[in-house]
Amino acid sequence: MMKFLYKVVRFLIKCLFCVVSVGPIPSHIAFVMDGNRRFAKQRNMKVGAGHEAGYSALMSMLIHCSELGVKYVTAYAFSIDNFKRRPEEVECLVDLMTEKFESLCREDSIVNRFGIRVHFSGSLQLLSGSLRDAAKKLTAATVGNSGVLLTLCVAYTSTDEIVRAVEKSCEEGSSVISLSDIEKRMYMVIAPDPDILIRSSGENRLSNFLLWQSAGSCLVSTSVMWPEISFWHLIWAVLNFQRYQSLLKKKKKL
Ligand SMILES: CC(C)=CCC/C(C)=C/CC/C(C)=C/COP(=O)(O)OP(=O)(O)O
Repeated sequence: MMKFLYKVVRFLIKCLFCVVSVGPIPSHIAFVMDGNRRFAKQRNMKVGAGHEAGYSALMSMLIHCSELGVKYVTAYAFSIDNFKRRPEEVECLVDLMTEKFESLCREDSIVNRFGIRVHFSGSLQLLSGSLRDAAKKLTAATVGNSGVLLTLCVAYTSTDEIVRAVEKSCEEGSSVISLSDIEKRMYMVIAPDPDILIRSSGENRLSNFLLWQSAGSCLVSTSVMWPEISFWHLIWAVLNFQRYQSLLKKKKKL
């Protein structure tokens, strides 16, 4: 019975996506996954359970994005500032990421079933050897997939990304540095700039995420905590993007 209901819901979601697809579909959606700890606190759960629920929400969003025809998904999984959290929480997040990256390498994992390629952005040298190895293994295990490109920002901040790109430009001998010199040395060179940036938990800040790349992005803030995000929020964000696109078109005609 549950399986049947699940299939009906998935069918209805796909029908909704078909309706939304009458308008332009964003090529790249970026997520700031905020509110895992508050989600856990509201339910008297451990912080780790909140992050685990956050991971499940990310996987659901990935499937929805893939079915909607989005080509690039980027998620802020761990910022450089997150190293300042309590050591127990940092350890819990590092262990969760290591375990999930390893399990995603399996042939029957969500990323392999949906043909998702995984890429990492950030100063990975700041990570422990085992997490770095798991990230490398996952990149290698999905390199042949041709569906959505999922970029996981780990040990990432935007200002760090910009400083490193400028440093590299100088080291590589550019005396006058142009925009393209910097852009081609950014971690995010792998994807076009995001069309939509979604942040959960009602916050409107960018928190040092894709500052360079989000100059023209449509910003969408949802009030739910990240683990509660659903396809409705995705549809709402895409409708906002479509309205923004049609306003841009009208402006160009004036
Ligand atoms: C394998 C993989 C990609 C795992 C990802 C797990 C995940 C969703 C990580 C996000 C971690 C994080 C710092 C969330 C922000 O919410 P918060 O902790 O700041 O919560 P708060 O805003 O309620 O304090």
